[in-house]
Amino acid sequence: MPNPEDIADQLLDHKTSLNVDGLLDAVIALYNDCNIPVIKRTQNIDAFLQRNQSSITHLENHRLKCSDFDSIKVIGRGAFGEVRLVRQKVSRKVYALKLLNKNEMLRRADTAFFWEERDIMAYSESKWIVRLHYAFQDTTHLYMVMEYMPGGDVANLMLNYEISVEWAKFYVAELVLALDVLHSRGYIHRDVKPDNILISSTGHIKLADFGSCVKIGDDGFARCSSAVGTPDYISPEMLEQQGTEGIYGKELDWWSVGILLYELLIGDPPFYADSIPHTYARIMNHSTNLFFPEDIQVSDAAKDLIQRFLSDAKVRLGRNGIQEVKNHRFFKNEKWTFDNIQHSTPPYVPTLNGDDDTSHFEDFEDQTEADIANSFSSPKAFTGNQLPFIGFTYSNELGPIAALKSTVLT
Ligand SMILES: CN(C)[C@H]1CCc2nc(NC(=O)c3cccc([C@H]4CCCN4C(=O)Nc4cccc(C#N)c4)c3)sc2C1
Repeated sequence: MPNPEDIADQLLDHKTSLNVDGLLDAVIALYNDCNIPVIKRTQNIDAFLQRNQSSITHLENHRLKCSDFDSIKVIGRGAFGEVRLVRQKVSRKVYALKLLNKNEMLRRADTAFFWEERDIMAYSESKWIVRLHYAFQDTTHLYMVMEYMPGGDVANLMLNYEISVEWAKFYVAELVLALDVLHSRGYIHRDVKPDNILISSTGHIKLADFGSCVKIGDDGFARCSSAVGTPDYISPEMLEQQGTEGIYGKELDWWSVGILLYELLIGDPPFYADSIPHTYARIMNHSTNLFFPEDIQVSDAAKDLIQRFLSDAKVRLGRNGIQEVKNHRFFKNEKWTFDNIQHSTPPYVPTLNGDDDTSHFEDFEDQTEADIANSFSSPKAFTGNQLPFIGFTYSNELGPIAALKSTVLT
């Protein structure tokens, strides 16, 4: 007879697929995948729907849902969805709510990339990584309720401010520490760029947007054939291994740090070109394509660090661990060290008027309900469209079940 506590622990442990949220996802997914006119004609299915309708409706009304939040403003947009600043009606707290459109993901058969993002933000417990408070879903979207970063992203900062060497030094140093945490959790980011570095209300940064992350194997390598990332920031080894069974290490992210440092100091990424294939050609020939403009003053230390990041993976700085990066003379300064930078005063602290100030984000027009427009007409058979998303729901608060456990087991 299994120890009752083991089962109760599993039901409550949001790291197992057996937990309560995962089981409720499964029941609701089955119900919604059966709830289409064509297959209701099957007696067993219609009876199943009739018998469970009220409890499913009750569940959907009592689990976290979109209408629990007031939408304030769209603050970001990505390939499969957008991010909105929202306020939770009951708690009055503001969050960044990321929506991913299930129909888009199903249409492109791209229904697995969000697991790393969910797990990294839910379990990293690091001040360098944007935190996930809840994840929930309905028949059309996945939702991630994340901490709001009112300072906006570094891309927006670069648009509005001339970045000094001191600022660049500070942001790159914090980025180095953030990547070290992500790497030590066993992930490669693969899409490090200014848009994915967010600024908190105190001016410190956090990493965001982990959709392109990949797990590092025990041998220290990640295997993934699809080249992901943003053209200007893609590393040469990612381009070389395009389409093959790519093998990369953590040094892939250090390349992007070199690109970022160059762009912060110079204003444009080093291998920018008028077309993507031309940019890729310049990246592939980086050793003869890296130039520093004559008219922009860049210290020798900065040039040296950039060159050490923008080199072949085999000799790239950071390949032998983070210490060789921290020791580089570019980071020498009087204000902070890598050990105390999180407690130092950042060079730029955003001015904010209220907890819902979105002035540090650019404006996005409200997407017409195009989502509904491209939603599928109801399928002609059981398609299992909800199955890929079972187990996504997450909440780190001790839900009602945990309360039950504490009474039952005390
Ligand atoms: C090809 N396959 C394999 C996959 C490769 C990885 C991947 N990532 C996707 N990602 C998206 O579709 C998506 C949706 C909304 C926002 C964002 C980001 C990009 C713009 C801002 N953003 C974001 O996450 N912002 C964010 C995050 C956390 C806190 C705050 C705040 N405040 C803001 C991305 S779709 C997709 C396909």
